[in-house]
Amino acid sequence: MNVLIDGSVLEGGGQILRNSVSLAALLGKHLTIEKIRNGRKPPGLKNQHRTGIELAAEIASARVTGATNGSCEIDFVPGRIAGGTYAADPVTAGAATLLLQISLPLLLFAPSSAPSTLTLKGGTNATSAPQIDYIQHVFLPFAARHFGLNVAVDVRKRGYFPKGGGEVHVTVSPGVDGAKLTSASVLERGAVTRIGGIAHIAGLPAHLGRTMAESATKRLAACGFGPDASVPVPVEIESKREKNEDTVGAGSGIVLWAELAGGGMIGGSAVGRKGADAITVGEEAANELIKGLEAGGAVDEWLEDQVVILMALAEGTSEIRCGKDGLTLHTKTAIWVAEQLTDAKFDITVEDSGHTVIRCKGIGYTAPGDVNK
Ligand SMILES: Nc1ncnc2c1ncn2[C@@H]1O[C@H](COP(=O)(O)OP(=O)(O)OP(=O)(O)O)[C@@H](O)[C@H]1O
Repeated sequence: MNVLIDGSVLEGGGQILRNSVSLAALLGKHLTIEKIRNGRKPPGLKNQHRTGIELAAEIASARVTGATNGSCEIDFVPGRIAGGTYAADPVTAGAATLLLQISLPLLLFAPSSAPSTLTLKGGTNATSAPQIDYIQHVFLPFAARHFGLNVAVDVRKRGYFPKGGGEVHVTVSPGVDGAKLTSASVLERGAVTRIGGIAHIAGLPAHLGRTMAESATKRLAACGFGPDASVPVPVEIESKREKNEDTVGAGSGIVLWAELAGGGMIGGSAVGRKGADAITVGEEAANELIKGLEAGGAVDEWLEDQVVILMALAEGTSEIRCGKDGLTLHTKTAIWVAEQLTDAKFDITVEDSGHTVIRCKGIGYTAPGDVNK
């Protein structure tokens, strides 16, 4: 019997699709998704979503119908997952990081002891998606530390809106002999031990990168975070201009991250665009980081939804302290999807302090036997 997912539920965006396809592929479940991206205008698949489904289908030897641009319904019948060398290209500036979001869970459990490699093209630093630097410096360090992921990312070319053309190489080492993801326990926030960052720029003058970094540093200091501020913490924001041959179009952006003594991570970012000067972009990223720190959780609002699928797959009970702003709609949606497709049990508690703790008894997913042995 197939699992039917209503893509209009809660957030009603692309994440429902990515999480359901990943879980269906891992669990070998025949999946039908209807009303895809009903919460977006226009609804249906865009390049990025279609390319992600095609990539997942290739990795999982799936039979797919309905995966065309604009389609609001797909049928996904997974076969056997195989590790290996894969590539995906949305051709547009569609986010390469969202191609990673759909394919990473599959490759983590590929039944092979050899690492898999992914070459993902498209936008590396787009809006409404994690920037690749966020994946490198926030999501992956957190996922490695708490869930045991072993993934390396190499940004070969940056791709910005509207041209795209970025290229990212990802190496995913699956757990040895069917190893499971470990459960995460991140209940204490602890002090901020360091703030790091990268201001990236391509096809534009290098001083704009330095301006973004300086403006973010100033804003953080004004809000009490810096070597001489009321919260004494090192702030190290690198400014990096890509070589002209390493980029297709022009663009810029900044990603900041705060490392927390309790093992948590808080990110804040902004993407450069017409009409926003470098000072404003730097300040926007700093403001987002400060907002995340003030919420008082061990994860920021984005990491919160991105780790839900890992909590569902991990062995044992994960518990993660989130901020005081309540769970995001993306997080509630990710939990809903995980509950539809797996037997993971979630429990959400709002503490007296106002913080929300997500607890999840994961299914302890394990890869099928190594076909190469
Ligand atoms: N600024 C950001 N920093 C880090 N992650 C982000 C940021 N903005 C969005 N994300 C992440 O990107 C994902 C976006 O999911 P969403 O459902 O909105 O998907 P989408 O494919 O962009 O679709 P749609 O076009 O339907 O919105 C979420 O996992 C969210 O956490």
